[in-house]
Amino acid sequence: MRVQVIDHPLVAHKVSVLRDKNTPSPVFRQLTDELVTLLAYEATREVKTVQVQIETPVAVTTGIAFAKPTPLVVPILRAGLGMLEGMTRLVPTAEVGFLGMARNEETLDIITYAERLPSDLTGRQVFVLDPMLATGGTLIESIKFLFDRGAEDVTCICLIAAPEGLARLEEAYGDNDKVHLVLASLDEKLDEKSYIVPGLGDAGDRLYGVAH
Ligand SMILES: O=P(O)(O)OC[C@H]1O[C@H](OP(=O)(O)OP(=O)(O)O)[C@H](O)[C@@H]1O
Ligand SMILES: O=c1cc[nH]c(=O)[nH]1
Ligand SMILES: [Mg+2]
Repeated sequence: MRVQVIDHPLVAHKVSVLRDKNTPSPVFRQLTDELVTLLAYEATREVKTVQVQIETPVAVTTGIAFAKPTPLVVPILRAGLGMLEGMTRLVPTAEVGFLGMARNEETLDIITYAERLPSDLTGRQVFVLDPMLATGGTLIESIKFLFDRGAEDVTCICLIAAPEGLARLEEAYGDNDKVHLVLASLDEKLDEKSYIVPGLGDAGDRLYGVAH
């Protein structure tokens, strides 16, 4: 597994504003969208392409197009939805599949309450979007789901991760070079409720309002 923490002042600045508890939902949504576009720049570096011939007003030259089958983008509902538009803006030919997962805040078990994905992902490059990697339970479950369907490789774009979750992911996929993780920040730790410290609170609630 490859892990990249994007060290860039534009990323760090946007994450700082996201963390601020006084940042209202509309600004939080806008920053989430902008951050995805910055992280996607690295996350898509190995997206498969083919050469195509194009004609400029001056000459014939060679360009590239995304290869087929097209990449699949999978936002993990709810919070991952806030990252979807930023990603599809950059990869407009991508298809989108949905996984709805929620962490039971008492037991930390993962409940999969929605799934709308192609049944066969053979040969597909998949980009998973979820702002938070806390205990790692959600991401491990999602990656397993996608490989079980035949995905060729899985790149996860997360905004903030905890070292505990990253360690669990390493345990599960450490020697799998088909898993790639791109982060804006690797934080200090989890608190007693398994929230990321300093983190930004509940990403889904901050994007869309308190669920319960
Ligand atoms: O690494 P984990 O410990 O599994 O936690 C991370 C998950 O928690 C959040 O979702 P949540 O369950 O709050 O659902 P929501 O997006 O609907 O708020 C977050 O968006 C991740 O999916
Ligand atoms: O800090 C956390 C942990 C899990 N889910 C979130 O949204 N935030
Ligand atoms: Mg939540």
